[in-house]
Amino acid sequence: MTTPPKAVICDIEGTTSAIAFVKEILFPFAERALDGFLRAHGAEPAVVAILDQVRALAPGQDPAEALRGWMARDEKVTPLKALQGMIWREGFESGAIRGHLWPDVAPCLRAWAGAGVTLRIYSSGSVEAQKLLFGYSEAGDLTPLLSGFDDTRTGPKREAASYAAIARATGLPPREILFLSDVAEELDAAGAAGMQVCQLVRKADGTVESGRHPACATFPEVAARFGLPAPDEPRPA
Ligand SMILES: CSCCC(=O)C(=O)COP(=O)(O)O
Ligand SMILES: [Mg+2]
Repeated sequence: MTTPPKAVICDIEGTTSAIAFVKEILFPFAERALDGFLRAHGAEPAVVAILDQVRALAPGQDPAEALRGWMARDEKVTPLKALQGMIWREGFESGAIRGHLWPDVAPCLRAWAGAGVTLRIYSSGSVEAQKLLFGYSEAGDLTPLLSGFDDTRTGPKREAASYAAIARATGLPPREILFLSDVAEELDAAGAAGMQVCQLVRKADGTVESGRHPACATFPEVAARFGLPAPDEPRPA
């Protein structure tokens, strides 16, 4: 018999947020702004360090071309993700982009955090980008609800060791942590580390249910299935 989780770790793309938002808004924004960003900021130490990482991973290639290739193939390469986060900052801070969240997400995050459940994010998007998405989300600034953020610098999302590291950071045994993702291989890895897992199968994203894990279509379904608090019902006027 499993106990209700004391912590919930959320993936972003396909779980809290639409795949179309990432692919049709965020990625094209970064691609359009890449050359201008490198011209304006290419000599800054943080950007120089990222470009050095790009050169190390794509020796002999022009770094901008390597970045474009990774973007085109949606490769979750750490220096690309770090640079995208820096580029998106301007879009979020200017109001050109707002972080998409499925409407069922924010009410549950509020209810869970309000009941003392620890909430964290684990995404291939950089920690900087995660904070922007939740800080400038369609549901307002949700960062005060979140206790921690992890990206591929913690480790690859399909390796159990990454989830073991996140459990250590959370200070809870893995069995008291629930990981939510749309990607079955990520859930396999979290399950191998001892976490409870649930696949988000969002119809609008076209996610295919793996059959290997419990599956839910929305966060309130997750709450009902795993014994987490349900969001407040809207009060009649
Ligand atoms: C603001 S997070 C941007 C999303 C992103 O870049 C990405 O690669 C999403 O991957 P996920 O691990 O959340 O599925
Ligand atoms: Mg995902």
